[in-house]
Order: sequence, then C-alpha cells, then structure tokens
Amino acid sequence: MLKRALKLQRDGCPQLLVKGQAFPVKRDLYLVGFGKAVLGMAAAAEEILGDHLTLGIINVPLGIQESLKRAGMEGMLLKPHSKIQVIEGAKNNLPDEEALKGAAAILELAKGLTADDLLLVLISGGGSALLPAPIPPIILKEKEKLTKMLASRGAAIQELNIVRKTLSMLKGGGLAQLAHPARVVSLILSDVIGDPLDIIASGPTAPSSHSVQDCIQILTKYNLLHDLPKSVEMVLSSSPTKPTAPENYAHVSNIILGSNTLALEEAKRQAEGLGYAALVLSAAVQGEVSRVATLYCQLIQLVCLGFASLGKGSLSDELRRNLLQLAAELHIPTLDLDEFLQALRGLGPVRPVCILAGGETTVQLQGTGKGGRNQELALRVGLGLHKAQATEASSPQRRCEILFLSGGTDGQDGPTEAAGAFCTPGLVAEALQEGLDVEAFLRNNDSYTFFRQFQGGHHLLVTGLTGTNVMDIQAILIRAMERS
Ligand SMILES: Nc1ncnc2c1ncn2[C@@H]1O[C@H](COP(=O)(O)OP(=O)(O)OP(=O)(O)O)[C@@H](O)[C@H]1O
Ligand SMILES: O=C(O)[C@H](O)CO
Repeated sequence: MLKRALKLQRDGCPQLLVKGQAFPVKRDLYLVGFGKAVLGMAAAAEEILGDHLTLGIINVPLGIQESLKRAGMEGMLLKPHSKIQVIEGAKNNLPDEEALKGAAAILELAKGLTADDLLLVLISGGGSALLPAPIPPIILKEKEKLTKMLASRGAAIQELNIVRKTLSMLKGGGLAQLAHPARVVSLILSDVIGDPLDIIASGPTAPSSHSVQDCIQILTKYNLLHDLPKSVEMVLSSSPTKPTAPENYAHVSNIILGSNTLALEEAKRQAEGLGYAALVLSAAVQGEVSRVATLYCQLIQLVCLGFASLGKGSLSDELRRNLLQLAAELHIPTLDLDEFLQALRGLGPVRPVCILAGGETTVQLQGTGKGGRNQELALRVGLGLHKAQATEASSPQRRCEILFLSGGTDGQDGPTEAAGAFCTPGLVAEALQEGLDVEAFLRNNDSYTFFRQFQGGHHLLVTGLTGTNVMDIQAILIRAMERS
C-alpha cells in the first residue's frame, strides 16, 4: 500500500512523490511514526528512501516484531542496521513508560528541525496510546485513568480523542506545530469511520476543529467533570479557548493511504476466489454493540427468507422495515440498504453468500469480565440467531447454514490475545451442554472467557498482531442447505 503510494525521484533535486504530489528533499529527511501499522510502513519507506533517509524513530506495539517474525512476515520488519529506531510499548493498547520515552524522543527530533528539513510522519490507529505526551503537570497515570474511564462508559473514539488532544503536547496538531518550519508530510492509515484527520491517532499533524469547550462537554456528558485530578483541571483552565488556526498548517500535508474499505475489497476478492457470491454492506458500521448485533441477525433472516423463496410477503416486509429503521437509528454513513437488499436478491441460493462489513462498535461496560467488542458482537449474534430459531419452528434460518465472524484487523480485540470470534446459530445450545450460560457471560462483558472455555477455544480467532489496523471486519457466510 505504501509502496504503491510513495516514490522517491532522484534526478536533480530529490523529491518525494506521494499520490501525485511532489515534496522536495532540500536537505535532511527524517521519519517518525506511531501506531499499530507503522512498522511495515516504515520498512517499506526505508526501502524506497534508501540513503536519503537521515534517521527515524517509530513507536510500535509491544511484541509486534516478535509476532510478525512468528507469522513469517519478515517483509514487514526493518532490516538489520536500519536507520530507524524502533520503540515497542503501549501493552494492551494502553500508554506506558516505554511509549512515553518514544514520544519524548519524537518530540525532541521534531523540535530541532529547520526549514530545509522534511519530516515524513507515518500514522495509524493505535497512535494515540503510542504517543503519550501529557501537558505538565498532568502525569501519564492520570491521563490513562481518565481515558480508561471514558472508554468504559461507552465514549466513542471521536469523544475519547477530543479529550486526549486537549491534554497532550503532540496530539491535536501539536507535532506539526513543533516541527515547524520543516515540511511535514503525513501518510495515514485510517482506523476511524469517515477518515477524520484530526481524530485518527488524535490528529498529531492535523488542525483540530475542537476547542477546550468540546472537551469539557464530553467530560460532563460522562459525568467525569467533578472528579478530575487537579493537574487536569489546571490544564483545562489554561488551554486556549480556540484551536490553532488552519493557516498555521501550511507546511503540512496529511494524506490518507488506506482504510477499512481497502481491506473489505481484498476480503471480497478472497471470498469470490473461494466460490462465494460476495457483497460489501458498508465500511462504516457503528453503534452500540447489541443494536449492531440485532442488525446482523435481521439481515441474516432476510437472506434466509430469500434463499427459501419466501422473499416476498408480510414477514419479509416487516423484517425489511425493521432493518431500515435500525440502520437509520445507527446513523451508518454511506449505507444504502435499499440498494444492498436489491443486490442481495440477485444472489443465491445456488452459490453460498458472503456478506462483508466493517467499522467499529461501542461497548458500554457493565461487568468486570474480559472481552472485546468483536467477541461480544459474535456472542450477541449467536444469541440472537438462537432466539430467532427457538421462537419459530418454521424459521427460514433452519434451511441455511450460517456462520458469523467478527475480528479486529489489528489482531487484538480489546485487552485480549484474540482478534475476535465466530458463531453459528447452534452456539447457545451447544454451550449449554457444556454448562456455559451465554447470557450470564454477556451480562459480565466476559466474551473472551466464554469463547476460551467453549469447545476448547475453537471459536476464537487468534492471529497475533497483524501489523495493520483498519478497524474491525465482519463476515457472514450463508449457504442454503440441501433439501432431503
Ligand atoms: N470486557 C470487555 N468486553 C467488551 N469490550 C471490551 C471489554 N474491555 C474492553 N472492551 C472494549 O475494547 C475497546 C478497546 O479495544 P482496543 O484496545 O482493541 O481498541 P481499539 O479502539 O481497537 O484501539 P485502536 O483503535 O487504538 O487501535 C474499547 O472499545 C472497550 O470498550
Ligand atoms: O489511536 C487512536 O486514537 C485510535 O486508534 C483511532 O485512530
């Protein structure tokens, strides 16, 4: 992906070429990066830049080099004697001392640049945790606690990162401002719906459209305003009321290189290669995890109705209406459900169908269990399919084989070692035979423990860190059963 987008023109004055834009390399060329996907990006960049690269620093997740080595993905690693220093940190996607050291090194590098320097910045999701630089007197632990509390109360990534930006020296455009007057070129892999530059990794090189007032509003919404450490109160009260004006970013170019859409396109190609009729629903599925689970269950019902030649009639109309209503409630941008359902009609039952979707749900933690939004989604879909089948003996679902899978493209779902999980309509009943009560696990947000115990962990998706990060992906496989 980066190899396709980035070129170095060596004739005359060397220039970086990125998607048709040219950036002269007048003197020194530096590289910094932070995020779950920047190791592979940095390896590709170093290959392209060769001797023109002066030096680089990247902050990447703890254990990623080992994980990629184990997976035989050496191509994503830096060569021995690389000019790029790798700092691993942010275990379980939480900022830590190592990430703090990496951020300090990046800050020092940026501060010393001149107008003749070019700073290439590689940014991907996970960058927020890997670039912590709290504004003094805030200390890391205080900032971490606050973001953890916001996340567990169901704050969306936009809200989380608006708060992070206000409390950080490098986020919210801080890195770009420090690097001034150097030319800054940021290559970004998006893991946020709609690719908002100032939210992805908390927008270290993007002008922020948010003010301290927005931050205070979010803290109020989640009932945290009156519980803040003194240091955070001090920073909030001394923050400028207006964000830095966009004119002050004339030295910066932010360029999106890839996103969930690309991953879905590749997944579609793979599914078609395996004989499926594949369709992409949306790359922007968002919302509360139980509502999204209902959306998928209803969609599965509709497909099965169509497979059973029952695609017309009152049940189908009702399902269709419910589905449209739910999609509208979830505010899934760019989703044209009507058009999608139309395309579905042309498929099956001869060929099995693979419906693909991507995005990111939110989980409001109620319990103390261990899990992630993908495992919780898979478990909730399993429960929904079970209920649909149990309440209706003639459910069209019974005529289909169904598998639902949800996984994080980064290979890590919440603070667990799994990327996600898959389910079938039989999961709840089979679990019960093992003495596992799905609803009890869900009440405690304990999806990982459930999947680890159920059938010896067979339904867990364990990939290890993948070196990319473009949100989550869901795949629904549906095959009409042979009639006997
Ligand atoms: N026990 C749990 N059950 C379900 N979801 C959980 C649980 N614990 C944490 N989560 C969810 O996991 C998410 C954090 O996961 P993760 O670290 O993979 O985040 P991420 O958003 O993918 O990170 P990034 O975008 O920075 O790469 C939060 O949304 C949180 O609500
Ligand atoms: O790092 C982050 O802030 C999230 O992954 C969103 O980009």
